Amino acid sequence: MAHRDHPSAKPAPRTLLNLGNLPPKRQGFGATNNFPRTASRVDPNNPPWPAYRGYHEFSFAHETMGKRLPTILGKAIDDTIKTLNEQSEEEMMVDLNGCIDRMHVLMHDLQNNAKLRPIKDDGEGDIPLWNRELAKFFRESTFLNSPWLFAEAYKYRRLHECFSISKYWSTYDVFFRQKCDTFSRSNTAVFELSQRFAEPFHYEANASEDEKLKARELLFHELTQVCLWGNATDLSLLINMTEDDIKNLQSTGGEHLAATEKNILGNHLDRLWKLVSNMKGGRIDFVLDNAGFELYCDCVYADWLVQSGIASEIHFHGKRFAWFVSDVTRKDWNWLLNSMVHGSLFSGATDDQIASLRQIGHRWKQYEKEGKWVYEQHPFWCTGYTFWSISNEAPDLFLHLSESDLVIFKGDLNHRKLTYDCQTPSDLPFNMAIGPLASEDGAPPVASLRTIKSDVVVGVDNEVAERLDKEEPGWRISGKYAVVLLSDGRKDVPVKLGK
Ligand SMILES: O=P(O)(O)OC[C@H]1O[C@](O)(CO)[C@@H](O)[C@@H]1O
Repeated sequence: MAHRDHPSAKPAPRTLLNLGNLPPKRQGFGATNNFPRTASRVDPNNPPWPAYRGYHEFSFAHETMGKRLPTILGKAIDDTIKTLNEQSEEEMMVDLNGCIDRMHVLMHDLQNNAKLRPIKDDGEGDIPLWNRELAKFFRESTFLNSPWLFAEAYKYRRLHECFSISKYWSTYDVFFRQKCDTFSRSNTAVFELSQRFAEPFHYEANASEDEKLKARELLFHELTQVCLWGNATDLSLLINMTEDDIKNLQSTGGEHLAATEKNILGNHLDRLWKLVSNMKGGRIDFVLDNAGFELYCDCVYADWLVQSGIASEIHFHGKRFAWFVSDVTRKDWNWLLNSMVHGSLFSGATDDQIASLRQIGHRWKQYEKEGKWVYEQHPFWCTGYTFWSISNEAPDLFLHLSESDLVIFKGDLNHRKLTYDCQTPSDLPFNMAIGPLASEDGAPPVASLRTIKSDVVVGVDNEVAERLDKEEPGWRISGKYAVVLLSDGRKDVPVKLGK
């Protein structure tokens, strides 16, 4: 038995050890060195690297949560009031006023940094995904202290709830007017493309096989860029832009494209071509970003991929409801194709321009009828989960994507979701940044076409990022720079779910 009073129980006098062969003492075991977190410690509130959160004044998260989101919500209220003033039926007006009241409550919660409450059951398929995530990871969290990506997505889901629990207005889209307007104001770029691509694609007469291959490669490079820079027009960022600013962003001329290739800071275009040029009648998926002009550019690109024989099936993935202002919904998809064929959007256009738009629109509608183009809207795309969680939270979607030969993710928000939107080193290789979507058995090849509009940057040399941080402090949000990044995936290994 131990005797605490016995002299031998007294602490020993200090013993000095003379140890010359131990490894040197190191520093940096504090919080900042806990990253990247090991996979088992990653969850939506604890990304692999430190998250951007709304209270981080140094980040775009702060500006967005504090200023941009309230402005966007204010405009959504104005839009709804405009609709209210166009109504005549009492029941519908009372019902719409209920939606407006709920938007005011949301504005109050946003501006007072309220806790994130569960989403009300409105019968949508995503409710269990949202409320399970909120309960598991965000029980005491607020708009400002949860990771920016989650808080921002939550705000758009709450906005949807303002309408989805109403009787008459459950599918109302507060951003629809804006989305239509920007496309109608994009006439120059719209016709530039329709007049070039309305006629089916063909090679120069007498071209040799080598010349045909070269022509295809060059066209692929330019059209990939058209598709990439089509993303530069994002309505949520255009609050203060003039029409000329918009036209500059949308310029699709060859010279402009050559100059802008310099601005692709992480550039896997050659690798992408290598993958695509080996496809014959393959399947390509687009995880869409913005409606209107960007969607139109995506379709021009997809049209060529079909005509060139590279793909025989294209799947377009959109959102089930209004999302991050300008994201594509089924209504936006139908609106674009039908307005091109039957609409009268461009009053000053020549007959020739209108005819070119109709011709190209007819072809796209025909692709849809024949099942060459398929529009889809899985509920997972409108959750707060990042794409690291697809195989766990939406195994059906992962399985579906794993059958694709290439999944192209468009835009900034998809890039944030691919990379977990955290403070990664800028030279982190893309396939490491996207985690399971690159490393899981059966993962498809994944490309990100993104103009850089928020803080997270991967796949870019550290020296480049450091120089820009010094010389152009706004480079991470300006949309002037871009990345085209590819992960090869593991399609050769069969998918294993439910491990
Ligand atoms: O339309 P994109 O390219 O996804 O960009 C959306 C913008 O809005 C954000 O979600 C910020 O609110 C960022 O991802 C980006 O700045």
